[in-house]
Amino acid sequence: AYSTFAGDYKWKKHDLTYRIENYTPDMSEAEVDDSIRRALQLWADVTPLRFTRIYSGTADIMISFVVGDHRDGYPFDGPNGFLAHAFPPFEGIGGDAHFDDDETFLFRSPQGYNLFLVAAHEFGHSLGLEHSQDPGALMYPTYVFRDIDTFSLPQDDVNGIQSLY
Ligand SMILES: CNC(=O)[C@@H](NC(=O)[C@H](CC(C)C)CN(O)C=O)C(C)(C)C
Ligand SMILES: [Zn+2]
Ligand SMILES: [Zn+2]
Repeated sequence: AYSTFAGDYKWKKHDLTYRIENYTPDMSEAEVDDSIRRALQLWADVTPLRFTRIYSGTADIMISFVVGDHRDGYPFDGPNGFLAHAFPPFEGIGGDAHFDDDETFLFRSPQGYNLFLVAAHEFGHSLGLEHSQDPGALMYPTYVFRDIDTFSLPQDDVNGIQSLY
């Protein structure tokens, strides 16, 4: 039930870079770093894709926490509502993921929104996946809290990403 972006957006290389441009005050920097790393690793585990973190310059996947209108045509909406968004693989802003910092992102608590789960969904978009109709899929359009200790990439998402890479 997965779907990919029309025009089959996908990265033409398997070694991708990412950069965490800023942090949310909700969590420690180490918890943000770990959440992002594990969210990317979910996808790397089932594809030939590899992710390398860089600390300056322009990465394929630029990650930032922003609020309201942040000048990309897709302003955020305050607490709740849209939690984040990401652009499919194309030059420039393609691949980039923006997190709405009017949300409370947390590391492990079922309160707030789990950054690892939100980021894993966003990176699906960054790699070329659109939304899935499968309610159990990570790429389902609505946030669902799942036990992150037992969470593994749902089969629909594996099928989707492996249809691209
Ligand atoms: C709690 N709020 C929601 O569930 C909202 N959904 C989201 O914020 C999506 C991200 C989640 C799935 C991490 C937006 N998206 O698709 C980004 O790529 C609404 C369903 C309210 C739009
Ligand atoms: Zn944005
Ligand atoms: Zn989405």
